[in-house]
Amino acid sequence: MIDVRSLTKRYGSTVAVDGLSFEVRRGQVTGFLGPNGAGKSTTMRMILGLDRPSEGTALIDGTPYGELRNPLRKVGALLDAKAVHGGRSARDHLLCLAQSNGIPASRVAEVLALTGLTAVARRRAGGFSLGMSQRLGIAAALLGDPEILLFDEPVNGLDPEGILWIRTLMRDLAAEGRAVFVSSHLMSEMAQTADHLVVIGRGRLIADTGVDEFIGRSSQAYVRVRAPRLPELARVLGGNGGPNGAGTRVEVSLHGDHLRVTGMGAEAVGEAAAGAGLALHELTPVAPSLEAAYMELTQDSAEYTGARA
Ligand SMILES: Nc1ncnc2c1ncn2[C@@H]1O[C@H](COP(=O)(O)OP(=O)(O)OP(=O)(O)O)[C@@H](O)[C@H]1O
Repeated sequence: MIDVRSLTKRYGSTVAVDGLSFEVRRGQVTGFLGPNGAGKSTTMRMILGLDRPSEGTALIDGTPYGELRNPLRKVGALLDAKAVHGGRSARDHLLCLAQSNGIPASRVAEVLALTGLTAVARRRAGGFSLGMSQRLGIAAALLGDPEILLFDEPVNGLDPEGILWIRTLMRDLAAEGRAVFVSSHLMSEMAQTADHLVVIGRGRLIADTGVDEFIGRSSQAYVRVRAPRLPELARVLGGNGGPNGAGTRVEVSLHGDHLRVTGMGAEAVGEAAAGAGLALHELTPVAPSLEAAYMELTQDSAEYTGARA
Protein backbone atom coordinates (compact mmCIF):
# COMPACT_ATOMS: atom_id res chain seq x y z
CA MET A 1 0.00 0.00 0.00
CA ILE A 2 1.08 3.57 -0.67
CA ASP A 3 0.37 5.89 2.25
CA VAL A 4 0.66 9.61 1.60
CA ARG A 5 0.33 11.82 4.71
CA SER A 6 0.22 15.63 4.76
CA LEU A 7 2.59 15.65 1.81
CA THR A 8 3.77 19.13 0.81
CA LYS A 9 6.30 20.33 -1.76
CA ARG A 10 7.32 23.93 -2.22
CA TYR A 11 9.50 25.29 -5.00
CA GLY A 12 10.35 28.79 -3.80
CA SER A 13 7.00 30.54 -3.53
CA THR A 14 5.19 27.86 -5.60
CA VAL A 15 3.33 25.27 -3.54
CA ALA A 16 3.24 22.34 -5.97
CA VAL A 17 1.74 19.87 -3.45
CA ASP A 18 -0.19 21.16 -0.47
CA GLY A 19 -0.91 18.93 2.54
CA LEU A 20 -2.01 15.92 0.48
CA SER A 21 -3.17 12.73 2.24
CA PHE A 22 -4.52 9.57 0.60
CA GLU A 23 -3.92 5.81 0.30
CA VAL A 24 -3.44 3.59 -2.72
CA ARG A 25 -4.67 0.07 -2.04
CA ARG A 26 -3.92 -3.30 -3.52
CA GLY A 27 -6.29 -5.04 -5.92
CA GLN A 28 -7.53 -1.88 -7.56
CA VAL A 29 -6.65 0.76 -10.08
CA THR A 30 -6.50 4.16 -8.39
CA GLY A 31 -6.77 7.03 -10.85
CA PHE A 32 -4.83 10.18 -9.92
CA LEU A 33 -6.65 13.03 -11.60
CA GLY A 34 -6.08 16.72 -11.83
CA PRO A 35 -5.72 19.52 -14.35
CA ASN A 36 -2.28 20.33 -15.80
CA GLY A 37 0.04 21.63 -13.13
CA ALA A 38 -2.07 20.22 -10.27
CA GLY A 39 0.94 18.45 -8.75
CA LYS A 40 0.47 14.86 -9.92
CA SER A 41 4.00 14.31 -11.22
CA THR A 42 5.52 16.00 -8.18
CA THR A 43 3.52 13.71 -5.87
CA MET A 44 4.63 10.62 -7.80
CA ARG A 45 8.23 11.75 -7.73
CA MET A 46 8.06 12.14 -3.95
CA ILE A 47 6.52 8.66 -3.57
CA LEU A 48 9.46 7.33 -5.59
CA GLY A 49 12.03 9.22 -3.54
CA LEU A 50 13.07 11.36 -6.53
CA ASP A 51 12.00 14.57 -4.80
CA ARG A 52 12.25 15.33 -1.11
CA PRO A 53 9.00 16.46 0.54
CA SER A 54 9.01 19.90 2.20
CA GLU A 55 6.66 18.34 4.77
CA GLY A 56 4.80 15.09 5.29
CA THR A 57 5.57 11.53 4.26
CA ALA A 58 5.01 9.07 1.42
CA LEU A 59 5.44 5.47 2.55
CA ILE A 60 5.44 2.16 0.71
CA ASP A 61 4.09 -0.49 3.11
CA GLY A 62 5.36 1.69 5.94
CA THR A 63 8.82 2.40 4.50
CA PRO A 64 10.09 5.38 2.50
CA TYR A 65 11.01 4.34 -1.05
CA GLY A 66 14.67 5.22 -0.46
CA GLU A 67 14.90 2.68 2.36
CA LEU A 68 13.37 -0.27 0.47
CA ARG A 69 15.81 -3.15 0.25
CA ASN A 70 14.80 -4.25 -3.26
CA PRO A 71 12.90 -1.27 -4.66
CA LEU A 72 12.28 -2.67 -8.16
CA ARG A 73 10.78 -5.81 -6.68
CA LYS A 74 8.39 -3.75 -4.58
CA VAL A 75 7.52 -0.81 -6.82
CA GLY A 76 7.55 -0.44 -10.60
CA ALA A 77 7.13 2.96 -12.20
CA LEU A 78 6.76 4.60 -15.58
CA LEU A 79 7.39 8.33 -15.30
CA ASP A 80 8.93 9.46 -18.56
CA ALA A 81 8.87 6.92 -21.38
CA LYS A 82 11.57 8.74 -23.33
CA ALA A 83 14.05 8.57 -20.44
CA VAL A 84 15.85 5.55 -21.92
CA HIS A 85 19.43 5.28 -23.13
CA GLY A 86 18.69 5.64 -26.85
CA GLY A 87 21.75 3.78 -28.14
CA ARG A 88 20.92 0.49 -26.42
CA SER A 89 18.55 -2.16 -27.68
CA ALA A 90 15.34 -2.70 -25.71
CA ARG A 91 16.67 -6.05 -24.54
CA ASP A 92 20.03 -4.65 -23.40
CA HIS A 93 18.30 -1.81 -21.58
CA LEU A 94 16.19 -4.30 -19.63
CA LEU A 95 19.11 -6.71 -19.08
CA CYS A 96 21.12 -3.87 -17.60
CA LEU A 97 18.30 -2.93 -15.24
CA ALA A 98 17.78 -6.58 -14.26
CA GLN A 99 21.46 -7.09 -13.54
CA SER A 100 21.83 -4.02 -11.34
CA ASN A 101 18.76 -5.00 -9.33
CA GLY A 102 19.45 -8.69 -8.79
CA ILE A 103 16.65 -9.81 -11.09
CA PRO A 104 17.27 -13.00 -13.14
CA ALA A 105 17.99 -12.35 -16.84
CA SER A 106 15.22 -14.82 -17.77
CA ARG A 107 12.68 -12.25 -16.58
CA VAL A 108 13.67 -9.94 -19.48
CA ALA A 109 12.19 -12.25 -22.12
CA GLU A 110 9.04 -12.52 -20.02
CA VAL A 111 8.42 -8.77 -19.78
CA LEU A 112 9.30 -8.31 -23.47
CA ALA A 113 6.61 -10.85 -24.32
CA LEU A 114 4.14 -9.30 -21.85
CA THR A 115 4.51 -5.90 -23.50
CA GLY A 116 4.53 -7.21 -27.08
CA LEU A 117 8.12 -6.13 -27.74
CA THR A 118 9.74 -9.52 -28.46
CA ALA A 119 10.00 -8.88 -32.21
CA VAL A 120 11.77 -5.52 -31.76
CA ALA A 121 13.85 -6.48 -28.70
CA ARG A 122 17.15 -6.10 -30.56
CA ARG A 123 16.32 -2.76 -32.10
CA ARG A 124 17.77 0.49 -30.79
CA ALA A 125 15.38 2.00 -28.22
CA GLY A 126 16.27 5.48 -29.50
CA GLY A 127 14.42 4.75 -32.75
CA PHE A 128 11.23 3.61 -31.01
CA SER A 129 7.89 5.32 -31.59
CA LEU A 130 6.20 6.87 -28.56
CA GLY A 131 3.93 3.83 -28.28
CA MET A 132 6.88 1.42 -28.32
CA SER A 133 8.76 3.58 -25.79
CA GLN A 134 5.74 3.46 -23.48
CA ARG A 135 5.71 -0.32 -23.77
CA LEU A 136 9.42 -0.46 -23.00
CA GLY A 137 8.90 1.81 -19.98
CA ILE A 138 6.16 -0.52 -18.79
CA ALA A 139 8.36 -3.58 -19.40
CA ALA A 140 10.96 -1.96 -17.13
CA ALA A 141 8.31 -1.24 -14.50
CA LEU A 142 7.21 -4.90 -14.55
CA LEU A 143 10.73 -6.32 -14.45
CA GLY A 144 10.83 -6.92 -10.69
CA ASP A 145 7.28 -8.36 -10.67
CA PRO A 146 6.35 -5.58 -8.19
CA GLU A 147 3.23 -5.44 -6.05
CA ILE A 148 2.88 -1.71 -6.56
CA LEU A 149 2.86 0.13 -9.89
CA LEU A 150 2.91 3.84 -10.69
CA PHE A 151 2.21 5.16 -14.17
CA ASP A 152 2.39 8.90 -14.93
CA GLU A 153 0.10 9.76 -17.87
CA PRO A 154 0.82 6.43 -19.59
CA VAL A 155 -1.57 6.91 -22.51
CA ASN A 156 -0.40 10.40 -23.51
CA GLY A 157 0.12 10.46 -27.25
CA LEU A 158 -0.94 6.87 -27.85
CA ASP A 159 -3.25 5.61 -30.59
CA PRO A 160 -6.56 3.90 -29.68
CA GLU A 161 -5.02 0.43 -29.86
CA GLY A 162 -2.21 1.46 -27.49
CA ILE A 163 -4.70 3.06 -25.11
CA LEU A 164 -6.82 -0.08 -25.01
CA TRP A 165 -3.74 -2.21 -24.41
CA ILE A 166 -2.58 -0.12 -21.44
CA ARG A 167 -6.08 0.02 -20.01
CA THR A 168 -6.42 -3.77 -20.16
CA LEU A 169 -2.95 -4.27 -18.70
CA MET A 170 -3.72 -2.00 -15.73
CA ARG A 171 -6.98 -3.83 -15.06
CA ASP A 172 -5.17 -7.20 -15.26
CA LEU A 173 -2.42 -6.04 -12.88
CA ALA A 174 -5.01 -4.90 -10.34
CA ALA A 175 -6.93 -8.17 -10.75
CA GLU A 176 -3.73 -9.98 -9.77
CA GLY A 177 -3.88 -8.11 -6.47
CA ARG A 178 -1.39 -5.34 -7.21
CA ALA A 179 -1.84 -1.69 -6.33
CA VAL A 180 -1.97 0.34 -9.55
CA PHE A 181 -1.67 4.13 -9.30
CA VAL A 182 -2.10 5.96 -12.58
CA SER A 183 -2.23 9.68 -13.29
CA SER A 184 -4.18 11.46 -15.98
CA HIS A 185 -5.73 14.83 -16.68
CA LEU A 186 -8.57 13.16 -18.60
CA MET A 187 -11.59 11.99 -16.67
CA SER A 188 -13.00 10.03 -19.62
CA GLU A 189 -9.89 7.87 -19.63
CA MET A 190 -10.00 7.09 -15.92
CA ALA A 191 -13.73 6.38 -15.87
CA GLN A 192 -13.13 3.23 -17.88
CA THR A 193 -10.07 2.06 -16.03
CA ALA A 194 -10.09 3.11 -12.39
CA ASP A 195 -11.97 1.69 -9.42
CA HIS A 196 -11.02 4.56 -7.16
CA LEU A 197 -10.18 8.21 -7.81
CA VAL A 198 -7.90 10.65 -6.05
CA VAL A 199 -8.64 14.06 -7.55
CA ILE A 200 -6.37 17.05 -6.87
CA GLY A 201 -6.29 20.69 -7.89
CA ARG A 202 -3.54 23.22 -7.13
CA GLY A 203 -1.77 20.60 -5.05
CA ARG A 204 -4.77 19.97 -2.77
CA LEU A 205 -7.09 17.03 -2.41
CA ILE A 206 -10.49 17.65 -4.01
CA ALA A 207 -11.94 14.13 -3.87
CA ASP A 208 -10.89 10.67 -2.68
CA THR A 209 -13.71 8.42 -3.75
CA GLY A 210 -14.92 5.37 -5.65
CA VAL A 211 -15.67 6.00 -9.32
CA ASP A 212 -19.37 5.24 -8.76
CA GLU A 213 -19.69 7.67 -5.88
CA PHE A 214 -17.86 10.32 -7.88
CA ILE A 215 -20.38 10.03 -10.68
CA GLY A 216 -23.25 9.90 -8.20
CA ARG A 217 -22.10 13.06 -6.50
CA SER A 218 -22.09 15.11 -9.67
CA SER A 219 -25.12 17.34 -10.06
CA GLN A 220 -25.46 16.14 -13.65
CA ALA A 221 -25.74 12.47 -12.83
CA TYR A 222 -28.75 10.54 -11.64
CA VAL A 223 -29.91 6.96 -11.08
CA ARG A 224 -32.87 5.73 -13.11
CA VAL A 225 -35.04 3.33 -11.11
CA ARG A 226 -38.07 1.29 -12.15
CA ALA A 227 -39.98 -0.69 -9.57
CA PRO A 228 -43.49 -2.13 -9.23
CA ARG A 229 -44.16 -0.02 -6.12
CA LEU A 230 -42.76 3.32 -7.26
CA PRO A 231 -44.52 5.70 -4.83
CA GLU A 232 -43.43 3.60 -1.86
CA LEU A 233 -39.87 3.46 -3.14
CA ALA A 234 -39.87 7.22 -3.73
CA ARG A 235 -40.89 7.69 -0.09
CA VAL A 236 -38.15 5.37 1.16
CA LEU A 237 -35.44 7.08 -0.91
CA GLY A 238 -36.70 10.59 -0.24
CA GLY A 239 -37.20 9.71 3.39
CA ASN A 240 -33.53 8.75 3.57
CA GLY A 241 -33.43 12.27 2.48
CA GLY A 242 -31.74 15.38 3.61
CA PRO A 243 -28.07 15.62 3.08
CA ASN A 244 -26.50 12.18 2.66
CA GLY A 245 -23.09 11.20 3.97
CA ALA A 246 -21.33 13.02 1.15
CA GLY A 247 -23.09 16.25 1.98
CA THR A 248 -25.25 16.20 -1.16
CA ARG A 249 -29.03 16.47 -1.12
CA VAL A 250 -30.96 13.39 -2.19
CA GLU A 251 -33.67 14.29 -4.67
CA VAL A 252 -36.26 11.92 -6.07
CA SER A 253 -38.58 12.80 -8.94
CA LEU A 254 -41.14 10.76 -10.89
CA HIS A 255 -40.74 10.59 -14.70
CA GLY A 256 -43.49 8.44 -16.26
CA ASP A 257 -42.73 4.84 -15.30
CA HIS A 258 -39.49 5.54 -13.43
CA LEU A 259 -37.82 7.61 -10.75
CA ARG A 260 -34.80 9.85 -11.14
CA VAL A 261 -32.64 9.91 -8.04
CA THR A 262 -29.82 12.41 -7.66
CA GLY A 263 -27.33 12.71 -4.82
CA MET A 264 -27.27 8.95 -4.24
CA GLY A 265 -25.32 6.24 -6.08
CA ALA A 266 -26.92 3.13 -7.61
CA GLU A 267 -25.53 0.93 -4.85
CA ALA A 268 -27.07 3.07 -2.14
CA VAL A 269 -30.44 3.10 -3.95
CA GLY A 270 -30.34 -0.70 -4.31
CA GLU A 271 -29.51 -1.16 -0.66
CA ALA A 272 -32.18 1.24 0.52
CA ALA A 273 -34.74 -0.65 -1.59
CA ALA A 274 -33.56 -4.00 -0.25
CA GLY A 275 -33.72 -2.65 3.29
CA ALA A 276 -37.36 -1.75 2.76
CA GLY A 277 -38.13 -5.10 1.08
CA LEU A 278 -38.99 -3.41 -2.25
CA ALA A 279 -38.26 -5.13 -5.57
CA LEU A 280 -36.44 -3.26 -8.34
CA HIS A 281 -36.99 -3.81 -12.06
CA GLU A 282 -34.29 -1.43 -13.21
CA LEU A 283 -31.39 0.37 -11.56
CA THR A 284 -29.32 2.35 -14.03
CA PRO A 285 -26.69 4.96 -13.19
CA VAL A 286 -26.99 7.68 -15.85
CA ALA A 287 -23.99 9.91 -16.23
CA PRO A 288 -24.74 12.43 -18.97
CA SER A 289 -21.15 13.54 -19.04
CA LEU A 290 -18.37 12.33 -16.81
CA GLU A 291 -16.11 14.97 -18.23
CA ALA A 292 -18.65 17.54 -17.05
CA ALA A 293 -18.64 16.09 -13.52
CA TYR A 294 -14.88 16.41 -13.46
CA MET A 295 -14.86 19.93 -14.89
CA GLU A 296 -17.44 20.94 -12.32
CA LEU A 297 -15.20 19.68 -9.56
CA THR A 298 -11.90 21.05 -10.81
CA GLN A 299 -12.84 24.30 -12.55
CA ASP A 300 -11.77 26.46 -9.62
CA SER A 301 -8.51 24.67 -9.25
CA ALA A 302 -7.12 24.61 -12.78
CA GLU A 303 -3.83 26.44 -12.85
CA TYR A 304 -4.05 27.35 -16.49
CA THR A 305 -7.56 28.06 -17.71
CA GLY A 306 -8.41 29.73 -20.98
CA ALA A 307 -10.44 32.93 -20.91
CA ARG A 308 -14.13 32.19 -21.03
CA ALA A 309 -16.09 33.29 -24.05
N1 LIG B 1 11.35 21.49 -10.37
C1 LIG B 1 10.40 22.42 -10.25
N2 LIG B 1 10.71 23.71 -9.97
C2 LIG B 1 9.76 24.64 -9.84
N3 LIG B 1 8.43 24.41 -9.98
C3 LIG B 1 8.06 23.16 -10.27
C4 LIG B 1 9.01 22.09 -10.42
N4 LIG B 1 8.33 20.95 -10.70
C5 LIG B 1 7.02 21.28 -10.72
N5 LIG B 1 6.86 22.61 -10.47
C6 LIG B 1 5.56 23.31 -10.39
O1 LIG B 1 4.74 22.58 -9.51
C7 LIG B 1 3.39 22.56 -9.97
C8 LIG B 1 2.92 21.13 -10.13
O2 LIG B 1 3.59 20.50 -11.23
P1 LIG B 1 3.41 18.98 -11.64
O3 LIG B 1 4.27 18.71 -12.82
O4 LIG B 1 3.58 18.13 -10.45
O5 LIG B 1 1.88 18.94 -12.08
P2 LIG B 1 1.10 17.82 -12.88
O6 LIG B 1 -0.21 17.70 -12.21
O7 LIG B 1 1.91 16.61 -13.03
O8 LIG B 1 0.87 18.53 -14.25
P3 LIG B 1 0.94 17.96 -15.76
O9 LIG B 1 -0.33 17.20 -15.97
O10 LIG B 1 0.98 19.24 -16.56
O11 LIG B 1 2.19 17.15 -15.84
C9 LIG B 1 3.37 23.39 -11.23
O12 LIG B 1 3.02 24.71 -10.90
C10 LIG B 1 4.81 23.33 -11.70
O13 LIG B 1 5.11 24.47 -12.46
